[in-house]
Amino acid sequence: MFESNQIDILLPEDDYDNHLNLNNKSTLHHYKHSLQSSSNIASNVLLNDVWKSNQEMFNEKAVEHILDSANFLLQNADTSHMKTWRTGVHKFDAESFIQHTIPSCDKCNTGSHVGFNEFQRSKCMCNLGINESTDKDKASKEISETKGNSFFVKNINNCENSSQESKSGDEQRLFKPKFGRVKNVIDNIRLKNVNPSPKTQIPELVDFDKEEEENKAHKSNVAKLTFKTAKEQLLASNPAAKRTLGTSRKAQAKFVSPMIGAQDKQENSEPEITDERLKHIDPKMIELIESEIIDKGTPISWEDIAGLQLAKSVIQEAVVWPLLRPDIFTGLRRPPKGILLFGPPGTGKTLIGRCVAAQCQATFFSISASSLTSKWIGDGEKMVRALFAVARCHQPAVIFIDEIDSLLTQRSDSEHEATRRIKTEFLVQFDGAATAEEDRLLIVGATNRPQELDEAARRRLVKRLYIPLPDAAARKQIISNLLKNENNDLTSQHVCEVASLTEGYSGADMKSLCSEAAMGPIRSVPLSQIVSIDPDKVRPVNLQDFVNALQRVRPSVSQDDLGQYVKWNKTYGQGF
Ligand SMILES: Nc1ncnc2c1ncn2[C@@H]1O[C@H](COP(=O)(O)OP(=O)(O)OP(=O)(O)O)[C@@H](O)[C@H]1O
Repeated sequence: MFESNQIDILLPEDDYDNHLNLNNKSTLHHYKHSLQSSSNIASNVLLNDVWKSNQEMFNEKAVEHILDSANFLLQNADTSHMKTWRTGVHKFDAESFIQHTIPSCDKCNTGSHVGFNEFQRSKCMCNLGINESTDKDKASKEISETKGNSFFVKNINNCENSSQESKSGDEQRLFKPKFGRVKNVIDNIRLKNVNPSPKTQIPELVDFDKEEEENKAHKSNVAKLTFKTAKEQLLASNPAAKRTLGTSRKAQAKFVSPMIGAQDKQENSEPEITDERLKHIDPKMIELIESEIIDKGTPISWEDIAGLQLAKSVIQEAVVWPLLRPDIFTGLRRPPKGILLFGPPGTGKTLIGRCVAAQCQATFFSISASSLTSKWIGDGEKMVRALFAVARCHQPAVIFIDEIDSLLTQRSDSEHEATRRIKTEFLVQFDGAATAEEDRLLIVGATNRPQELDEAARRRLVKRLYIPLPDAAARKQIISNLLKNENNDLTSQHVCEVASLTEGYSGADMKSLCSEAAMGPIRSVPLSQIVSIDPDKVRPVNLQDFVNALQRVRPSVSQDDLGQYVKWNKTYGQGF
């Protein structure tokens, strides 16, 4: 409820009526103009609010006047504890306000009908009911003739004069209702006929244009304070993001997600680098190496590798023992930094690499050289550096580089600059690896095209071991190993038979043959039962399945290729 006694606070006691009327006149005058302005939404809203809440009590003209009074109060009231002007007006208690203003009218205060009731009944033309739509001079004259109201005419004229003084030319001032605090000093409009009590401060009339400008400025300040851009909001909620957002991020710098809390997550998930040797290595590369390049597969034993007895014994002697007992294998017995496994594809070179790592209880790093030049193009050089750095931290370590020929190929004019740089970096790292006595690092290179390796690679990969196609005994072992976990009715005779039929097959070919043969029992199941058949009802793999499979799986290595390996082995290999 708007405090009806507020007027007592605002106005000096002696000039209570005069002052109120003067203000009413002034606000009414401006308010009428303001209503003509379609843009003055505030005025219309104000009107509607008060009209709706008071329409049952008053006729339209009375409400108009109430509005003026309301506006006056709103501008001069202390609004510090009011929520909004709209709710303030809506709650405005017009009746009690009128009760305060009526005592000044002789007409409304005479006889038995006193105050508000009389005002309603007679539609009195006192200060509450003045008809402003009539000509102002006429109205003033009429009112001046009304007994007991001469003070009001005088005040109207004063107000008009004052208003005009404040206007520039004929420009009409539009009143725009709004909240405002009590104006202590407004110079534009002055009350000339009011003698303020020394005790009380007289609120002066408001310069509406000036107030509006102030209001606009205030609103824009409020908007500036409350509105935040997405960036500002992010920085407010995640101050840590400020380090990278909006600043120039260097190419080397880490990406920082703008998502709230993402950075903390990112920082937490980043591996903590404790080893000095990794300080200059990109943490992301370290993470990549540890997740993708370190082979964490099941350990391989020598028995898992069929055949290849000579190669296995050389590796055992030259590499495994020295890695297990570096204290014995010193000086001349010091192991080579690198070995090369060459031979046709699918003969178990990778198996040997994994087996060496397992036997030495070493960390097995497995990377394809072609991925260095293609997958990490542009980063290959850094990857090589990071790989060796991480391997040094995980000693004993075996770095297995498949397709090493694509990295250490013979130099040519058509060689790509990036590839050349990776190669150089690799050789630098290779030479730097295992230089210290205590270093236990082994590089195992594998290739199907040893003839393409350049001299620098050959010289560094001291032990060059030919990994040939499996012989009959090795093929038999591969078949037996692979059928171990399959339901089959093959006798050892059958296995020997299959082994003899697979001359020229690589270890990988043998695996494909066994997989194909294992499909035989499934293919014999009627299609209608394939979905529902009990696994125990599927018949075992038999010799005929292998005979059928031999029709489909052919050896992948040609005799010509084999001849090249043999030749290169005689020239550069161990010679066995
Ligand atoms: N000597 C072997 N003993 C047992 N299994 C073998 C042997 N050689 C090959 N295999 C089988 O063939 C698969 C492929 O072998 P591996 O990857 O080691 O060959 P690779 O020589 O490294 O081939 P590539 O040169 O194509 O990389 C192995 O997983 C294994 O099942």
